Amino acid sequence: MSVIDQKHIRNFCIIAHIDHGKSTLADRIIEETGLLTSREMQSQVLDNMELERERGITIKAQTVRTVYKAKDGEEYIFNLIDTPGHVDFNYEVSRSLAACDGAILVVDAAQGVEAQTLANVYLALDHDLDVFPVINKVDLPSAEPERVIEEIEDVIGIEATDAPQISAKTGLHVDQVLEEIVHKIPAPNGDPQVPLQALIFDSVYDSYKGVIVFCRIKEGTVKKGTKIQMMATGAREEVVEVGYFGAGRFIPCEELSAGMVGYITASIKNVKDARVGDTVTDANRPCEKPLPGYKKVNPMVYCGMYPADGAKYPDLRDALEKLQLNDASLQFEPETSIALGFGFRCGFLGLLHLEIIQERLEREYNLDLVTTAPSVIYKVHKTNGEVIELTNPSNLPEPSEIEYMEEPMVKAEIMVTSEFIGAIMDLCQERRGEYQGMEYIEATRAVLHYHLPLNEIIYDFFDALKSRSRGYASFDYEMLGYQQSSLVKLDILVNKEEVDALSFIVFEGSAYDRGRRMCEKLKEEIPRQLFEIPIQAAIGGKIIARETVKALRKDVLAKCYGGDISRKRKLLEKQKEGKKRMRQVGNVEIPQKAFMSVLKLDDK
Ligand SMILES: Nc1nc2c(ncn2[C@@H]2O[C@H](COP(=O)(O)OP(=O)(O)OP(=O)(O)O)[C@@H](O)[C@H]2O)c(=O)[nH]1
Repeated sequence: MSVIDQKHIRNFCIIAHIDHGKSTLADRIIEETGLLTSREMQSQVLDNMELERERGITIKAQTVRTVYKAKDGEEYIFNLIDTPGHVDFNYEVSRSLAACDGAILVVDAAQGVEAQTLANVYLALDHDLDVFPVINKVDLPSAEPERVIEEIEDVIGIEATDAPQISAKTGLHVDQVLEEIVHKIPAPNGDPQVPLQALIFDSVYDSYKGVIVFCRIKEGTVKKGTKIQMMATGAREEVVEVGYFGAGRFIPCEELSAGMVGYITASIKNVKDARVGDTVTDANRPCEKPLPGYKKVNPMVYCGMYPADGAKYPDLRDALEKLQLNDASLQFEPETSIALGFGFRCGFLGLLHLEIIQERLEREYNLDLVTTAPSVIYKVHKTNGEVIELTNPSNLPEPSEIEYMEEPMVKAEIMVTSEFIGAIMDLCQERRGEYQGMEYIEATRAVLHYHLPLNEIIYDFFDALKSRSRGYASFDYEMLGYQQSSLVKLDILVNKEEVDALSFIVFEGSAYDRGRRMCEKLKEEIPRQLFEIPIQAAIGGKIIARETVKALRKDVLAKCYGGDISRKRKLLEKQKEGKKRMRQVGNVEIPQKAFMSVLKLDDK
């Protein structure tokens, strides 16, 4: 197969606010384009494809190559690179963008520009991408394409008058988008003859092929047998196969050269060796310096994960190890809790990442988990000069050993219609936000700028924002750094015993209020037993709040008057079901939900 010339390649991504139709448009583009160029159809590529089909590899790749026959009669290769759409994965988004030459901006004709529309466009412009807008969902009765076009021009400042007005759902005018990709996204450049320089924008682990590295070749050429080196991690391997991903399968090809996007396999054992953002070069003929911007991503949110059934501890470890093969940003280390036994302290990029991993562990690995409330990383400056990064509240040193503490802050942008500005400012105030300013982007919409502690955001901030704006506010944030703050550890005692897994760090000023609400919440969650159970909140041994779970008088079966046996059995079954998710602490049983109570203190 001969090398495809750069003039006929387009590397791009689709950016959008959540739900504006990114995935639907991607599916349409794939549907309306072909798999192979006419030249490839005649070559041996097809045989290779058959092979792949038999092996049945079903990895969802982050990039898809399709072939489009344009109105000018030429065939173009489209490499559509997927970008994760959530702030948790900000760094991955930025690496995916760095692999593209242009971006399609999808804006919902009924919703208009939203916080992540702006954030994504700025990120794309930072990477020097050519961005062209597409107005989607024009089939909706509430669509206002003209207003949205004006908004894009006023707010973002990019030309939108001629933007295709499409419905990704019905397929209306998607053909215009295909032509715009050819004309508005620049062809790649780079020299296939110089030393190899390729950017890794994704990597996945496959038990058959090992690690599959997705990359954009910036300079040079790579083929089977090339000895490659990852510049940041230092890993070296010989290339086993190169190719691209099309129509749901891997299609091997002879070589990948400057301007192309594709995959490399090289019997790499762990995705940690091929990290997103790293540069691949030729070990025998290395490039001078790596591509800019490699950054090791660090978890921002930690929580404890324990098997509901203590005997499943080894299963949980195996499952975490397997997930980590595909997800280098997941971290975990063993920890023990007096209340929960053996488990792991796990680190995540954010709450969404945590939820995804938790769900996968439960669904794919069939594990029942008890998860403790998430915590951010606090910096504890000790009196002896030592600084520790605290990921587990239970490990907080004695107050006498602490000089001061720092907590992570974020820079948030909240976009909201004017009628809700007051309500949202109140919310930010309650969450210790520092007001930075506001600007109107239209007569009725504004962007609020705040600095907020990360720890106030991980607790249901998003839900509170939506409910206080009736769904009209949208939100985006990035890390700002650390700031000194008065923080204390709030301990919870159940039946006079401290439950380490329920401790959390809280701002001193909110400690009393949080402690009281936590006790109230736990009172609802902990089932009555045959004796009275006091629930107390304490700071440094001093009790600040108390509630009591009253003793149970009758047992569950008492209601059944001895008669209906099937009803009796049902009740017992129900009790058993409930038991699985319980944790025995001293002589009190605490349900799994209680460990997450701290996250739900604000919903009233
Ligand atoms: N009426 C209408 N609905 C659409 C159109 N395009 C997408 N949708 C719907 O909008 C919803 C969101 O579409 P997605 O394609 O999943 O949006 P997305 O931007 O990929 O969302 P995330 O994956 O959450 O980032 C889905 O229910 C789609 O069916 C359209 O042109 N018209």
